Amino acid sequence: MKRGLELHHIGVHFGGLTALDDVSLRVAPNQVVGVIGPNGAGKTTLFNVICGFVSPETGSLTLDGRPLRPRPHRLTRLGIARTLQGTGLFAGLTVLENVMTGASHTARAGFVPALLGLPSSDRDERRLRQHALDILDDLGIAGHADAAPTTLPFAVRQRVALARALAARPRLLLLDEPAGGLGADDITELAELVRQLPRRDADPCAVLLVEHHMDLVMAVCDEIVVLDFGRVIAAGTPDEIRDDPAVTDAYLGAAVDEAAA
Ligand SMILES: Nc1ncnc2c1ncn2[C@@H]1O[C@H](COP(=O)(O)OP(=O)(O)OP(=O)(O)O)[C@@H](O)[C@H]1O
Repeated sequence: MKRGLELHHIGVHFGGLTALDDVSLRVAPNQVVGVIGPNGAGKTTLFNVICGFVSPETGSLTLDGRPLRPRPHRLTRLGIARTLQGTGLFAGLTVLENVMTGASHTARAGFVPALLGLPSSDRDERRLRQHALDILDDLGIAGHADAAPTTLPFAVRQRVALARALAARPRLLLLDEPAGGLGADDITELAELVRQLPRRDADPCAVLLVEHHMDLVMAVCDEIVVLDFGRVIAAGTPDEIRDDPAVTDAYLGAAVDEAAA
C-alpha cells in the first residue's frame, strides 16, 4: 500500500519567529487534504516546504515511505505538480500551448530532434497537443484552446493553470489558495472539480489544498489540518473540524484581532 506524502515534525524559523513548529501530516493517495488557519498561521510556509522553496530546520518528508528532499525544479519528476497564487500563465502563448508546457518534460524527443525537425518530435508534439486538449476538455474549457489567456475571465485562467498542472500527470497536486479572487459560483464549480481529481479515470491524483475559504475546504476535503501560530491545533474530517472548539477559538481570536485593528 502506497503511503503518499508524509511530513514528520517539520520546524521552520524566520529569525526569532516560529513559522512551523512540529508539524506532521499525511496526504494519502486519492485523498483531498486541506490546510487551513488564520492569517500568518504558516500555511504558505508549509506549501513552500513541500515545493522545496523553504528548507525545514527540523523534521523530514517522505514520499511513499522514501526520504524526500523537494527541489522546485525536480517536483514534476517526483510526480508532484503545483499551482501558485495567481495563475502564472505565459501571456505570449495560447491556452493550449500553456497547458502543453506542463507536460513538455514527458516528451521523448529531446532538443536535437526538435531542432532538426525530425519526425519523432512531430509525433511527440501531436501527442502532447492531444493530451493537453483532453485535459482542457475534461475541465470544460476546450473551447478556449486557441485564446490568449489575457482575454479570458479570471475563473477560466485559473482553470487553465490547473490544466497545466494536470498535464504533468501528477499523483499529488498542490493547490495554493485556488479560490483567491473567485466569486461564490466559481468557488462552487471549483469545489466540484477538485473533488473529482482523485476519482478521475485517467491519471487520478491526491490533492493538498492550502486555502482561506472555509466553504471550499469543508466541501472538498477528506481530511483537514488546522494550523495556528505554526502548530497543528486540530486535524480530522470536516465534521470533526467544524465542531472543534480550538478551531473556533483560533478563528474567533483572529476576527477579534482584525476588528480591534
Ligand atoms: N520569508 C519570510 N521571512 C520572515 N518571516 C516570514 C517569511 N515568510 C513568512 N514569514 C512569517 O511566518 C509566519 C507564517 O507565515 P505564512 O505566510 O506561512 O502564513 P499563512 O498562514 O500563509 O498566512 P496568510 O494566510 O496571511 O497567507 C508569519 O508570521 C509570517 O510573517
